Amino acid sequence: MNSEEVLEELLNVELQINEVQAEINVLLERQDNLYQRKSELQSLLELCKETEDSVSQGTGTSTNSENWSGSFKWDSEADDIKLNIFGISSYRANQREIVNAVMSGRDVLVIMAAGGGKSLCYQLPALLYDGIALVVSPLLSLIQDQVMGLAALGISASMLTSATSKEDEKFIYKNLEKGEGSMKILYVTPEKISKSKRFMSKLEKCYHAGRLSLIAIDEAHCCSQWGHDFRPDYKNLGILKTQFPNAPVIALTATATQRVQNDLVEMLRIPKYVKFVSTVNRPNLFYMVREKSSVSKVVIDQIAEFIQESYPNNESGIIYCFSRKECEQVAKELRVRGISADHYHADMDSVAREKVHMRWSNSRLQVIVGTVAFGMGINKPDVRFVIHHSLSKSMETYYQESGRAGRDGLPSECLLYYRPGDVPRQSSMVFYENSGLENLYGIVQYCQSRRQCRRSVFFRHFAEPLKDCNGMCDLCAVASEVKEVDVCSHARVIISMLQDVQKSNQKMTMLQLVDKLKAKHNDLVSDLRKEEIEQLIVQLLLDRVLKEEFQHTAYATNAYVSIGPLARQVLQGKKVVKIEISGKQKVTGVKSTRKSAAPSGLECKLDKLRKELASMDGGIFPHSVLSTQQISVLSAQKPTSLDQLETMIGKVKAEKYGDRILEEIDKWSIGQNPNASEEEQEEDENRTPKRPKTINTHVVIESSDEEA
Ligand SMILES: Nc1ncnc2c1ncn2[C@@H]1O[C@H](COP(=O)(O)OP(=O)(O)OP(=O)(O)O)[C@@H](O)[C@H]1O
Ligand SMILES: [Mg+2]
Repeated sequence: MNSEEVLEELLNVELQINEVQAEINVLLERQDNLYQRKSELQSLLELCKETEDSVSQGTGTSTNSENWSGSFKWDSEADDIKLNIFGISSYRANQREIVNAVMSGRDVLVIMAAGGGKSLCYQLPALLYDGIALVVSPLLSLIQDQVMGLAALGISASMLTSATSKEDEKFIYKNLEKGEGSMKILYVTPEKISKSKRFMSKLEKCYHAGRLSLIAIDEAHCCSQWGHDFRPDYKNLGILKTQFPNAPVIALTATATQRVQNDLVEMLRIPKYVKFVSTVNRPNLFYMVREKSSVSKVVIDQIAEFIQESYPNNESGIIYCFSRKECEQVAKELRVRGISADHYHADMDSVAREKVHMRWSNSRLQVIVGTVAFGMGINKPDVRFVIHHSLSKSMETYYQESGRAGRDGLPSECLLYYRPGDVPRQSSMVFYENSGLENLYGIVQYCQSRRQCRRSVFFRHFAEPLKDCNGMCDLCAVASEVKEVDVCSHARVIISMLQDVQKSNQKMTMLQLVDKLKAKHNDLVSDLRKEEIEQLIVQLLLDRVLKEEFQHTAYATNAYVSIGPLARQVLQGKKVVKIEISGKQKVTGVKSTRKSAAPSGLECKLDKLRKELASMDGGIFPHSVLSTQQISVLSAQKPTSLDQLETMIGKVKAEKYGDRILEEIDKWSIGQNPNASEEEQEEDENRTPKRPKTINTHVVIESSDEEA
């Protein structure tokens, strides 16, 4: 061998070592994820055993043997506050048990889906206890919404943030230090705890005087860097338990992975916590994935048609887009099509952003078109649809984002537009994140699936026993012919093409690969549409037969497709690759019309009235006056006296708005039947059927997890 040959072989060996190292890295990452999954499955197994042993409570589970559903001495006072102050007639799953655990002085971890009603779990004990409850919440906008909502209920709540005036600060400090004033709940950002010594010293005085009733940490997943919204200042909140050991801590989050839970109880220093886990299931949400056209105008036309057909009464919605530019374009195109829409992203100044958010929160703007920047601060309960114009970056993010629909428990829809061609766009953004690609491929698998119930993917992801979907996803509601196509021969051709490319030191993007396949092997792929070839390549990525590689240019990061760790197995015939292709759709058992149940005349009137009352009441949110659910109840039951009204919306609201509400109902009833005598009207009312809740094509079982 001459030196040139040796050098060539040396380079070749080095190349192979690098390849092996890359495969080892992939395998190590996979092993890490499998260990993680193993621990989740072990917890799941225990949970399943508990459920089988019938120790579960409603749809949620408390991982402790104490009976939190029994009777407690504060029961009747709690019931009174719940109805007459909060206007809530019955507890949702786990709420009562959590209140009881907090009232018993225990540290509590609450994992409850978005919109599940976590706020009540600390606000109710805050009113039951003497003294002041401290609530840590990550965002100013969330805090402002909460304080405003509480003020509308006549509850004295304050906030201490960077935006608090000197005068308000003085009032708050007086309350803390001297117990002067009526403040019951104090909201702060985590920065106050970690950065303001003055605040901490006042809080210590409050605690030592026995006036710090409880500490609530809302959005507690922000403590963990494995969570999707890690906030460094949340890491310092452990100081609260150290300084105030006797004040019960209640940590609340909608995110349920085991890793995040472990992290946050450690950081908050609450080892003896009682855990309440409610299901991640959102039975009122209908999940669907639609094929996304490569022509952007077609996608916008479809979205506009969906909104106009299904939500003609200006019902609120969110559209998530990939980029800021896309947000602006989509919002503009929707406006051209007559839909009231505006964009929201991080490039806008905060005043403009807040303005859009407020118009939407007050239901003066129907659709907000946002990037992920439109996130945690969304408190609007009556969002009827969340559309993803592009993929989310993980199942978890998708769960969070789509979960902003239907927080009031009423039927709502989550629609995702998927096209395999969007995968490289998203992967080039996330590949450098911890498990970024792994997470992305999770949601891609959700989209590529043509058989598996969409809901079951969520259950699996959050390590929860499967539950019935009740036909509330596209794959369960509509049976379509799904063909499973063996694509091993396609895979072998693709691998050999990529081997050639690699030999000549070239790289190939997914789109280039599709074009080349069509040009050189049309006989092989002639039975597949372009989108299906893309789907095939993405499936090979998911199956690790191929892998993505990334390279930076001056302007962007490009994603290329190359040979993955399991390619050899396909070449050797040891691994079979299949894709699922949809045939014709058959509608089964559900109506094929896509019309939402129009609100009744009285519901429209009450909706208008709540907006009017809200603006008269210092510009609070209309849903703080009456929730959509309360409007449904009122128009079904049509109360005729303040006493009746009180049983439906509670004393505080009845006293504040009762006369106007009754007047409106009365006016409407007379308008409906002007000639009827009072008795006849009464009879008629008794006959009025409750409007069934329908969601476009399906009848929905309302709030199956409500306690009686
Ligand atoms: N028992 C109940 N009955 C009826 N409505 C309720 C009940 N509990 C809470 N709600 C309502 O449900 C909506 C969502 O409640 P809340 O804001 O507490 O949700 P959350 O669990 O904190 O959700 P997120 O994770 O999105 O912050 C609110 O409008 C609230 O008034
Ligand atoms: Mg909340």
